[in-house]
Amino acid sequence: MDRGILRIVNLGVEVDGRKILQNVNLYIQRGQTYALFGPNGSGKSTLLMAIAGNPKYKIYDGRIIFKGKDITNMSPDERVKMGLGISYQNPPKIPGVKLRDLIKHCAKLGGTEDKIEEYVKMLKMENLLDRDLNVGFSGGEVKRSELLQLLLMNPEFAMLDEPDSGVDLENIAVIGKAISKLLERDKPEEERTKSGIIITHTGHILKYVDADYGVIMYKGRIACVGDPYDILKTVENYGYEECVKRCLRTL
Ligand SMILES: Nc1ncnc2c1ncn2[C@@H]1O[C@H](COP(=O)(O)OP(=O)(O)OP(=O)(O)O)[C@@H](O)[C@H]1O
Repeated sequence: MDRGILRIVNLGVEVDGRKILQNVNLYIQRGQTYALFGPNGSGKSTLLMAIAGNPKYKIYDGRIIFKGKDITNMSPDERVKMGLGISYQNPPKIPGVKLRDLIKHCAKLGGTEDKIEEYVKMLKMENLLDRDLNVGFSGGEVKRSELLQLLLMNPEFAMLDEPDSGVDLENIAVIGKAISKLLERDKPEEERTKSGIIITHTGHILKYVDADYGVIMYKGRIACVGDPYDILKTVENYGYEECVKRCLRTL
């Protein structure tokens, strides 16, 4: 049985007339979690934005297939309804919108109204609920707020853009456990219904979320797919360029 949930075929993406991604191919099966690595500016966030359907990220080539359906030209709302969810690296500050009201809306979309209290407690968000969204939030608080919204939206395919950057060691454990829950990492692969992509520079989050595969984005292309922990070690020891060379040699 084909367990494919997301298939990206020859994808090319441009932003403000500049080609950022070329010929990106990726096939992710239901139940799998991918770690996405790559140097600054290599196109990682661009890929997630294109999958989410942000209109600023124009697809000039290729297709995105989600759950067997071509979503290349679908609106972001339609994609969310189909089960795609994203947590942003730098979400906007929205004065006048209370986190409490936003998460109620997320829970309604995800059918998780009965989980609000549990997740708020798990992510230690009690004191932030009556604050304006992201206004004056610390870096770590922004990450926990993004994750809370995503958990409540309960997407089948979750995309997390650097959930561990700027987060203290204690809170990385909190965030890691929440992501593991979101991606059902405690279940055997064949029983999982959730899948996702996590962008990480340091790999700290992978101590708590055992990703199945690692992918390197390099100069706007997917340059390597392999064991995420091996990739991290090679990058740490030899840098991205050498890691990509070694990976291409073994293909
Ligand atoms: N509006 C824009 N106009 C021109 N170039 C842009 C625009 N937005 C993004 N870019 C460029 O696209 C490239 C890819 O950016 P992207 O944010 O996808 O990289 P990234 O791999 O996520 O980087 P980081 O690790 O630093 O977050 C960068 O060189 C960036 O400067």
